Amino acid sequence: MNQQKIPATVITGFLGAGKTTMIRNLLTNAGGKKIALIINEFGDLGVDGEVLKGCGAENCSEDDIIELTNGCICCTVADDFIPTMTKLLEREQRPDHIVIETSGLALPQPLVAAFNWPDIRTQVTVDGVITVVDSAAVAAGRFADDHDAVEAARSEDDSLDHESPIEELFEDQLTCADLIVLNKTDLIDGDGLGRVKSEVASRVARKPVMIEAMNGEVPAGVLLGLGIGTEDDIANRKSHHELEHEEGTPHDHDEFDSFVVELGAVSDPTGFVEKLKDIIAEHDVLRLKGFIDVSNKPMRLQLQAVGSRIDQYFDRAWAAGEARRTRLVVIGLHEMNQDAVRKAIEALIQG
Ligand SMILES: Nc1nc2c(ncn2[C@@H]2O[C@H](COP(=O)(O)OP(=O)(O)OP(=O)(O)O)[C@@H](O)[C@H]2O)c(=O)[nH]1
Repeated sequence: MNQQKIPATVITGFLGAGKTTMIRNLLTNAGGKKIALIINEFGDLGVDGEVLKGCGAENCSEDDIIELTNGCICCTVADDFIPTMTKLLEREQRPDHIVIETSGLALPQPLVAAFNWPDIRTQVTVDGVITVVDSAAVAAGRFADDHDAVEAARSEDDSLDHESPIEELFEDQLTCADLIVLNKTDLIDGDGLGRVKSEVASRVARKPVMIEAMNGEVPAGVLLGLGIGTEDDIANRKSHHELEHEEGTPHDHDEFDSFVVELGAVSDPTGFVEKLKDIIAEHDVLRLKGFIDVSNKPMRLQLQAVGSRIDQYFDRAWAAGEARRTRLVVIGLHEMNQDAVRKAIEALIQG
């Protein structure tokens, strides 16, 4: 094949770090590059796809946005990701660049490794892995469990699970990075940023470049064109799981669950959101996102919660003939009581 390999940028980062926001920004300042976007969502409500399709960037039409919603990319590489890539590469008009947004709960390593598949390797190369970090969450200590305390507790109680899947996932995503974007710096001060930098640096043995950002505003020239060829270096970026199970035992995805709640119209969105905060806190919901049908409003309200922080804005008018409804995807640890969360949310619009 004498065509040049198409560069593919993998964008990873924990739930709600700001990946979609950064990509939306990228699409609007990519300077005429034709970009194809592959989005791997956790849960079956294509919120990120909807948000990105709504941005109307000329260099990335709706056809160029492909959603993989069949679960974790690392388990569906062969059935889902590879055929999707193959189809994309067979298109008459091939993209100049491919951007892949991984689910906030995915390990990037198996995805990068998939670029070594024979048919893919000859046509595409990983330009770089970009890991987006929620600096505010890290500054608040959400990924900074006290190892000594955990170890002490563990030595006293053999039944205690010492592994924190969230913390490991965070480290695995950092370990794979060529570039780390410390996002949401508007929410922390200089001291906080200093702590975040040392916290992140302490969790990755390699020394990827770190940059700071607000609202994912990073010039396209910084994000695209790293030219790393990360697939050739994947052996140096093993995840915790790969290190523990060099034989490649499939890992357990039961650690996280997601489900969708569908509701009718909401008449008091402010009150609804306030009460949602309580539900999120009470049930340790990690991420909640979706759209709300607000009674008597022509616009659709987009809702984004990361921990207890909730953002909301009217993103577009409901289309003619579109069924108006409230749909929310809820993501939490497997232990989360789905039934209770569902009932509590449903109760918000009854009575
Ligand atoms: N204050 C602040 N909020 C931000 C920033 N970047 C993103 N957000 C908000 O954080 C929320 C989550 O952002 P997303 O871009 O959806 O995050 P994501 O990483 O794509 O989330 P998942 O797809 O669930 O993993 C949204 O409400 C964003 O508006 C930032 O720099 N500062």
